[in-house]
Amino acid sequence: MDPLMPPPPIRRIVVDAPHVVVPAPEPETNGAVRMRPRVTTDVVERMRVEELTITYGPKVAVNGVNLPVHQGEVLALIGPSGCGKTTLLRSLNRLVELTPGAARGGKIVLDGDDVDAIEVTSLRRRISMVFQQPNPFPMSIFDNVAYALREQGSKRVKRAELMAPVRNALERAGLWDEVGDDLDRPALRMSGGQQQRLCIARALAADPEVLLLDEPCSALDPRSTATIEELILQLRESLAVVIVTHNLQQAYRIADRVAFMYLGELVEYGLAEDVFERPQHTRTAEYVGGAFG
Ligand SMILES: Nc1ncnc2c1ncn2[C@@H]1O[C@H](COP(=O)(O)OP(=O)(O)OP(=O)(O)O)[C@@H](O)[C@H]1O
Repeated sequence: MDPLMPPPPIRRIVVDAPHVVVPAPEPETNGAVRMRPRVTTDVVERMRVEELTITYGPKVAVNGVNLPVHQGEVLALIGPSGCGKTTLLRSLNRLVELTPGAARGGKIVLDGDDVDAIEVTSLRRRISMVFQQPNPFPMSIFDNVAYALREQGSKRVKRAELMAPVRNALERAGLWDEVGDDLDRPALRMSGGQQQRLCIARALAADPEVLLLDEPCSALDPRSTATIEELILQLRESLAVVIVTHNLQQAYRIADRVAFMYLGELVEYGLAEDVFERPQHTRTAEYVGGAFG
């Protein structure tokens, strides 16, 4: 049996009105096992969005969202297609501004500072992003990771001097043991899972405070997905991680907190166990129960 997908237990869930107990729809998530549940005691807020609204012309993609992002935790943004997850994620490091017609209202705060007051290149170093499709540069493994360091002002630095930080990033991404003796190999010759971990290493080379992951496993096989999920859990110790995922089992396995969005609005936010097992809103219960996708 696939250890990632044991059969779902039978359960019942309670929705909005406490006296109403409805049978759960076929659960999407209950088969998954929480990989490393965390009991969060001291919470340090790394980021916060306040009354965040993002529009594309007349289209309101994100509508008045308030949400904290905590250090040392994985926050999963979940919700049906088109509910605004990616838009919200891309707003955190101001990438969304690159989309023609996009406009933002509300405030985004990183370590107490309004992100609008932070120089954008430096902001994107502090808040790195990894995308759905692995997108290594067509250069060697070494140069992919060194790229971020060279961009940071080490352009003329010799390879030997970059070796330590490159190695550190590859180790943090769980790749060093696999590629450490072959750093000149073209990155595009790596497997898909390795390429995605290389992209994570590249993101980590800039030593970010927040790591944004937009469906990072959707192009990967189950084994590579499991490797990256374990990696995310290790990384959260030193970072804040925000992940967009369609895969509810994945969110259940790795998220500390979950934000469920629907039609641009934040419907429910809380500890992953609560959102999945004791949702407060009918819409959340339906979604995590697999009634719609
Ligand atoms: N560049 C754009 N121009 C116009 N509308 C857009 C643009 N990008 C996204 N949208 C719209 O904004 C809304 C939110 O999109 P977004 O991609 O953030 O949702 P999502 O929840 O990430 O969806 P998915 O899970 O399918 O990736 C959708 O209605 C989408 O069609």
